[in-house]
Amino acid sequence: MASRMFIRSKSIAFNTLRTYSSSTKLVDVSINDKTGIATVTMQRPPVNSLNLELLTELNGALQDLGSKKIKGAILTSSLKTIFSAGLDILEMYKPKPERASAFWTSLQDTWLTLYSTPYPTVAAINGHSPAGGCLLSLACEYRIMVNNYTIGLNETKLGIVAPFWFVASMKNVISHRESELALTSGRLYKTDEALKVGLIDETAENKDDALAKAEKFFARFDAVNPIARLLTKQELRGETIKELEDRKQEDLDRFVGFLMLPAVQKGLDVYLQALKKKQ
Ligand SMILES: CCCCCCCCCCC/C=C/C(=O)SCCNC(=O)CCNC(=O)[C@H](O)C(C)(C)COP(=O)(O)OP(=O)(O)OC[C@H]1O[C@@H](n2cnc3c(N)ncnc32)[C@H](O)[C@@H]1OP(=O)(O)O
Repeated sequence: MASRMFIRSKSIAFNTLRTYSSSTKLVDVSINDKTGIATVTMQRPPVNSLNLELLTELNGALQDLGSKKIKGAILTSSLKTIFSAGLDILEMYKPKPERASAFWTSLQDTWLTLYSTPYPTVAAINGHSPAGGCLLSLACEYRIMVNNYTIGLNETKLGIVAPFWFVASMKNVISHRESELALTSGRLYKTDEALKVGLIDETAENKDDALAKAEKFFARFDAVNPIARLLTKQELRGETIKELEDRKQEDLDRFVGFLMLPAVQKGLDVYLQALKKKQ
């Protein structure tokens, strides 16, 4: 029965593991035919920073999964210590306006896709997850994070401002008060601190442990009507989704306009230099 549920690529038709697999340069997708769970792996070394190409491939992969009957999808990273370093700062530093527009639109679209998937989603956060990395995790339905890493919306530390839908993503998960304290100070939480405030749902010893725990999360829905589950998700997330859909152009204009400010470019310059000096 399970084997009929998934489309397999020709190249793996004789694979005894009966696993769907599709890999682009920056995103790998595999579906375990036995469990029905898809694993979407970001693979852009050294830090999985989210540039236009990675976001475009990620959005495409998440959309493709919508047409397959999967039990759920796990978003994770191929890197040993980093889930995602967030937006690629080089996309924002001295940008060409057309590239900056395409980049921001791809981020908006990826978030909209991930926030509204018909299938359940888990972020298996197997490394640091600042800013845009945190945003992707927040768009999933459940977050499991490996111990001793950091997560949060630290935009103010870069002299930039988290847009309203980043803030809403946070406020839909942790309290308004905690969001205010965290966002204004650009706080990055350690794994155990993130658990305490509810920013993540579970901790894990390592990536394998996180993946095993994700499987258990999906099992919660075994006895739940999938349509009822999806309609409930839409009810809970619909308002936030609609707000970005309605204000997409305004949000894009603000982003591009913001990047053109000399003070913002100066802030990014200082931050980039500090990152490089770290070594
Ligand atoms: C009024 C309202 C108006 C609203 C307008 C909108 C405003 C704009 C909103 C934009 C929102 C932005 C969201 C973001 O995601 S910004 C990115 C934030 N990310 C970070 O702060 C993370 C920075 N990186 C790190 O802290 C560390 O690199 C990390 C802990 C992730 C890993 O540490 P590690 O020691 O393992 O690795 P290195 O630091 O040595 O890094 C290796 C190389 O990678 C480069 N790097 C790191 N992060 C980034 C990045 N995000 N983008 C680009 N490049 C990155 C780093 O410089 C090293 O490069 P080199 O090898 O060349 O030195």
